[in-house]
Amino acid sequence: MPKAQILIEALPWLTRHNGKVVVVKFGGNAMIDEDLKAAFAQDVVFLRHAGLKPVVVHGGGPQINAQLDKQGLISEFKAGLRVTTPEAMDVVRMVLAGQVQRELVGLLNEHGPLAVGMTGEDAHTITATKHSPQIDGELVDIGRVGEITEINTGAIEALLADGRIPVISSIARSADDHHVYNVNADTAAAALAAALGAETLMVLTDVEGLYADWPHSDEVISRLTVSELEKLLPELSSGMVPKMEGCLHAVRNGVTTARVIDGRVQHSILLEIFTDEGIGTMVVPDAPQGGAK
Ligand SMILES: Nc1ncnc2c1ncn2[C@@H]1O[C@H](COP(=O)(O)OP(=O)(O)O)[C@@H](O)[C@H]1O
Ligand SMILES: CC(=O)N[C@@H](CCC(=O)OP(=O)(O)O)C(=O)O
Repeated sequence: MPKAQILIEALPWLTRHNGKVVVVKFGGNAMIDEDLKAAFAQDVVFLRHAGLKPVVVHGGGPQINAQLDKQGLISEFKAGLRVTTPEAMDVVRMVLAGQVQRELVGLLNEHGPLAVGMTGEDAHTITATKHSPQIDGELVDIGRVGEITEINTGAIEALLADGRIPVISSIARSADDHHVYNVNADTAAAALAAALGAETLMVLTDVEGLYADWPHSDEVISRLTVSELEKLLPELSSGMVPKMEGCLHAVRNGVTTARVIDGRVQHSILLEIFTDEGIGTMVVPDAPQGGAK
């Protein structure tokens, strides 16, 4: 009976999410443990077989750092973004598209012919121009870091229609020259979720969710509206900035809920989608939308 109860608890969520696009961002920090990676692949395949349309967008910050170190190149972040020289861009592209994405595709495809890897360069999926962030009021040159100007969802939609699971690396084609741009993976996932009209954006990371008073307390904010989030944004730091900006962008542009969840908890995706006990932080639109979990 307990097993049947667990299955039946999922029924309303199965009904609600049937046929919906879910963009799952898998962060480099949650990707270090082999068991977690395998559980992540199981969850995504489970979503697919349960009638959802998962799209995976992956990061790989720690993996890029390791490769830059090996090649004796310096890793530096400004405004939360990697300063990307042309040499570093080659490494970013090689690690994301050639290593991390291949590994995820391999893990997913242990369950069947499902995953297809691509980068934002493919079929003009993500187009960007040079991004120069403002630091202390000054525009700063951080090299080949892109600001997304256009998303073309055609290739992803074709894969979804064919029953596949797209696995996308956060690299963009350039709108203004013949090179490519490095895009933060949270930002890319949010932009794709909005453009795809996804129901859910789920950002897996290495903390329980958004802490109300980080680093002083580990109290997690479980639910907040876009207006509440907007007020909070200037107080946020480091890795949480692109994540929460991404959640804001996604929900402002039609995604029903954006969630930041703990990628260190095995099967956190399933718990979040199919059980009554949502975990982590959920961002919802201002006007209550009946039924968002
Ligand atoms: N308010 C906050 N709540 C939670 N984490 C925060 C907060 N502010 C900053 N952080 C930091 O953000 C990190 C997550 O971002 P990041 O390291 O970029 O992860 P990922 O590799 O998953 O993208 C956390 O490990 C934590 O150190
Ligand atoms: C511009 C920029 O900073 N790009 C990121 C892309 C990878 C990423 O975002 O990885 P995580 O999700 O693991 O942090 C980088 O070079 O590290």
